[in-house]
Amino acid sequence: MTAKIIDGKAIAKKLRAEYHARVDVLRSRYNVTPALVVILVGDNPASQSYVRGKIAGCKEVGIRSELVELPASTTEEQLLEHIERLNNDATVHGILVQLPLPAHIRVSSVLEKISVEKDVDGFHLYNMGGLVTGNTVFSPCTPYGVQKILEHENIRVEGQNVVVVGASNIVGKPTALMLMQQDATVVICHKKTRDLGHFTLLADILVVAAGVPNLIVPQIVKTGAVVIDVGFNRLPDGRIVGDVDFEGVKEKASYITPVPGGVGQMTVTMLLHNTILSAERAATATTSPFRRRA
Ligand SMILES: Nc1nc2c(c(=O)[nH]1)N[C@@H](CN(C=O)c1ccc(C(=O)N[C@@H](CCC(=O)O)C(=O)O)cc1)CN2
Repeated sequence: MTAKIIDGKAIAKKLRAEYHARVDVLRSRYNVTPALVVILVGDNPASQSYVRGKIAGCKEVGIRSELVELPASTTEEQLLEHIERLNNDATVHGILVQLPLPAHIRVSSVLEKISVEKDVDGFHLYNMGGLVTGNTVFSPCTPYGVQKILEHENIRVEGQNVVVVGASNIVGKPTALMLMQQDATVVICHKKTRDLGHFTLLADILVVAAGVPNLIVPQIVKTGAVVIDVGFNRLPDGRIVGDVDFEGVKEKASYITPVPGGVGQMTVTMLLHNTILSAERAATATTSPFRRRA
């Protein structure tokens, strides 16, 4: 069996065209232009590159974007003041603080400061908690991208055995909860899991977000499984690879996502989606989605 290679770039392109049309409607019907502010603290080259991708994505679909670049010496208090200002700015629909942050800044206090209605990354505790009950204001972008890929390929989730390898707060745990909401039977494996293959061989859908190149080899993949590689590793020679032995596993899986060109393309696309959704809510709602749900 040779897997169908899922083209994340093509799915992202199709979705972005749909999002552009939604931006046009917002502008013509409500005179509203969705706006995203991205805050980058420090000069991590990978973060700079991701932020550039986000700003370019905004431009592509007609979202107004602003980049706030702060030095690595910025204090937590100063960063919280920036967020407070943006929370109170009605022309801003989405606020994103690029991670990781310098070690002297507490990530949790920063993420909790962002207004839930503008938390387009979906990382606020309220949104994280909402994953358990199935009523988030915004879904986190990478897990949402995984869901969209499965939906686009008409891959059934309900009743399927899903194994998620990796238990991070921004990918593994939310992906598991979101697929559980779709009635999958979900197992989460992590770095302390003994005999990984025992679990992965059960997976109809295998989602891997561990940050370990070549962790998933064909011997531990069920024939015909759908393999979604969320891993993103930069090798010493500069190459980018996922967590899956792509060449080996593609001969055993029914579907597989490449790295790059798979899920990574969807992360920014879902951010664009969430920003537009936030602007649509602001333009049409009389009460905030947060208050309505609380
Ligand atoms: N505030 C946030 N910080 C971080 C997030 C996040 O979702 N919100 N996620 C990661 C990094 N990230 C976005 O910020 C990200 C990673 C990878 C890609 C991507 O498009 N990958 C491409 C390849 C890009 C390349 O060649 O360099 C792909 O896989 O095709 C987008 C976004 C940590 N921080």
